[in-house]
Amino acid sequence: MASWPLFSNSTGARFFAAVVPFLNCARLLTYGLGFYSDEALVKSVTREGKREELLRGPLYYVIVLLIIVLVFWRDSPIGIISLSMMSGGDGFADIVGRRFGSLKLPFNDKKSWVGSAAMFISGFLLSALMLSYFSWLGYIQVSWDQAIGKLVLVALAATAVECIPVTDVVDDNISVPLATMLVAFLLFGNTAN
Ligand SMILES: C/C(=C\COP(=O)(O)O)CCC[C@H](C)CCC[C@H](C)CCCC(C)C
Ligand SMILES: Nc1ccn([C@@H]2O[C@H](COP(=O)(O)OP(=O)(O)O)[C@@H](O)[C@H]2O)c(=O)n1
Repeated sequence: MASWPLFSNSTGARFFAAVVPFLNCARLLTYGLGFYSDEALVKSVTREGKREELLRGPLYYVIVLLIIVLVFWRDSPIGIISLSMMSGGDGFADIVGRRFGSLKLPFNDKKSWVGSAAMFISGFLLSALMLSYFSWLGYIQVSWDQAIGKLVLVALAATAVECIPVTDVVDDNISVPLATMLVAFLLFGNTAN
């Protein structure tokens, strides 16, 4: 996301930026379906070392990234916030929760209070940072007197979705960005005011 300003202002720039996520989709499908093998890839992005895992979390992650680049790109807060919540929020929830998450949530013994707090704080901070970044470069306009409160609500919604026990039904690499897109659209529309 931070590299998006490096692309030109042409209408096709987003498609050029989508090349890397697209190629990674193809890579994950190729190796996940077993057409070829890449033990290093499997070891680096899976938990149990099974190639089939490539077709779940990692593939959903890269598909969501591809969609965000193509649909929202750098001139909409919705994609910026959604990607921040998925990469920063959900990512830190995992890292912090695994290490410090001894006190589990009463309704989901696979998630913890600390992990959810990490999700909220890191998702909010990264979203604010990236909105500042793209605002500073002139891609979006942000009215911070309203945006902060809206970002708190978006982060709360993303955190709530991440901690509910639906991972067995829908991966949080899908549910978190989708929920974020909906709430960010309702609160920000396609501008960041
Ligand atoms: C490990 C990943 C997701 C797992 O999520 P979860 O199940 O733990 O919630 C991410 C998989 C990443 C993928 C293999 C490679 C993605 C590369 C990306 C499209 C572009 C990276 C550009 C680079 C930083 C220059
Ligand atoms: N809200 C959260 C999220 C994750 N975690 C911890 O992080 C681990 C991975 O969480 P996850 O299954 O949501 O992982 P991702 O697929 O989101 O990366 C969980 O098994 C918990 O140990 C947590 O404690 N609290």
